[in-house]
Amino acid sequence: MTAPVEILGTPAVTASLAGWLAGQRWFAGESADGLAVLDAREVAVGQDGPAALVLAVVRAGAGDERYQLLLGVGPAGAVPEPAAVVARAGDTVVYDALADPRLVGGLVAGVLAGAESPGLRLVPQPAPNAAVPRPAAPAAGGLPVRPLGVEQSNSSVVVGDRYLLKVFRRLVPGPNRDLTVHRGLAAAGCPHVPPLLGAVEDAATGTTYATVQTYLPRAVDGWTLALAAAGSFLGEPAPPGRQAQADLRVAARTLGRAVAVVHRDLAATGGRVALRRVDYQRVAQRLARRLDLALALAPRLTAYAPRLRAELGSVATLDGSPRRTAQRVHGDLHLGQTLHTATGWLLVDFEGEPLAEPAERDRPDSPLRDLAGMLRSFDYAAHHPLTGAHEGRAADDRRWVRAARWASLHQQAFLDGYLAEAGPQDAGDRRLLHAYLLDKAVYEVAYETRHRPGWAWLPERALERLLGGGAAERGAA
Ligand SMILES: Nc1ncnc2c1ncn2[C@@H]1O[C@H](COP(=O)(O)OP(=O)(O)O)[C@@H](O)[C@H]1O
Ligand SMILES: O=P(O)(O)O[C@H]1O[C@H](CO)[C@@H](O[C@H]2O[C@H](CO)[C@@H](O)[C@H](O)[C@H]2O)[C@H](O)[C@H]1O
Repeated sequence: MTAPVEILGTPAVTASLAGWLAGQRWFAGESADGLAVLDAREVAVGQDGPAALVLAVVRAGAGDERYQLLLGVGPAGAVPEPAAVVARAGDTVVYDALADPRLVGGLVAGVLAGAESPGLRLVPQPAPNAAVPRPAAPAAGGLPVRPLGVEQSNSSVVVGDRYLLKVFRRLVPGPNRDLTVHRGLAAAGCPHVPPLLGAVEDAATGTTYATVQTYLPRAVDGWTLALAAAGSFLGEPAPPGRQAQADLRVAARTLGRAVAVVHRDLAATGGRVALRRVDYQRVAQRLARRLDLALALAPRLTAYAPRLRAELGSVATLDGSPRRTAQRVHGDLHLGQTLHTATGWLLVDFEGEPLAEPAERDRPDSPLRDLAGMLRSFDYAAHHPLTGAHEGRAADDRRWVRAARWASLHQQAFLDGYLAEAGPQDAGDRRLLHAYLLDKAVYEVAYETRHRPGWAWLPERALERLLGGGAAERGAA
């Protein structure tokens, strides 16, 4: 039989891989035609079985974009479900390995045990970062596997309701920021991230292919909670099986405290430097560059450009103050990146903004950037129930007023919690926060225009309010 990795290089299989890739949510290109398999290796999954686990790196899309495919290669009888089939080559079938409990369980067990696999490093995390006992390695193939089932840029599967295997799809050479930041926080003993259990890395380049963490089956993400609460405040019926609690201010306050603690722990691992006058000039230049990028993606922003340039440019005139610093931050903080658990809030996904270049994502920044992300997210949750009603409604419609009220109450509670932990703000902090709010709303218009055009109205309305003065965000800030 042809070796599993060689099968991927055959033209018919490559064409099928391209067709499959183009249909995946995490594929950013228009078409995957011309896909090239750059690397493919068999991963040792600990025991013999009918199919091999193959980790392939392919190039596809307009630029030099690289994606990871995790594939099962074996006889037709090995395929766990017909929908998982990606390609056929004679009697051999290539399928999505994430649908195969034996392959996924074997990989997770290999990571937990630090198993050998040529060309790869399966690295267990030295000690879990929370008081959670290290789980026993699963019997390979013994644990059921299911996709996490949320809209994502990567692919996460839940293994036996105990482990979360997160497979990075769009590969950047070298360690992935999600892993390095999570590792730093785990080492610092941060109580506000899920316990990290290990990772799959390239032995030669250090490129991160996947992480394993403890899965928290009873956690609810902050976006789900906030949507239900805002909907209830706006008079909508509760989602099935859920009690509608409109007032989340206590939880918003504890979330603010948790973010402040994560910022403190990030500073403990990566350092913190005071911003000087010259740094503000650089910040203003960076904000202007980000505006240019967003304008190229979303021409609807053009009408706001002159006012935005003036407001963002004014950051350059801020004076240095030892209290305003730059450090490692989350970089893409919003309610969807938070998990509410019985013991408190956790933050996840430290990859940074998907639209930003990798080098840009890792640059030290003001913690106010994360605050702006979260304040914007409360505004999103508040206004989301008005989707479909945003056109042709009078600005003083009662529901719009209530949405703005829900947003500002929760933004204020979040900010109060943050400042109770991190210390109060001065006028300079508030000006910088306002610039980051504008920057985030601009990013969101670009992001939505590209991925969810039906939502672009939401950040655009916020932008109008932020530029016009009496915005909910401004009230809170
Ligand atoms: N350890 C965990 N336990 C339970 N749910 C989690 C865990 N980690 C992440 N999640 C959920 O999975 C979602 C996607 O995870 P994330 O790391 O943000 O993936 P992506 O980078 O693909 O967006 C999160 O929004 C959160 O709701
Ligand atoms: O979670 P990701 O890293 O993929 O982040 C991207 O997608 C987010 C959308 O899921 C986007 O967040 C925007 O929508 C959220 C609601 O779905 C809202 O809570 C955020 O405030 C809003 O910015 C995020 O900006 C983008 O980088």
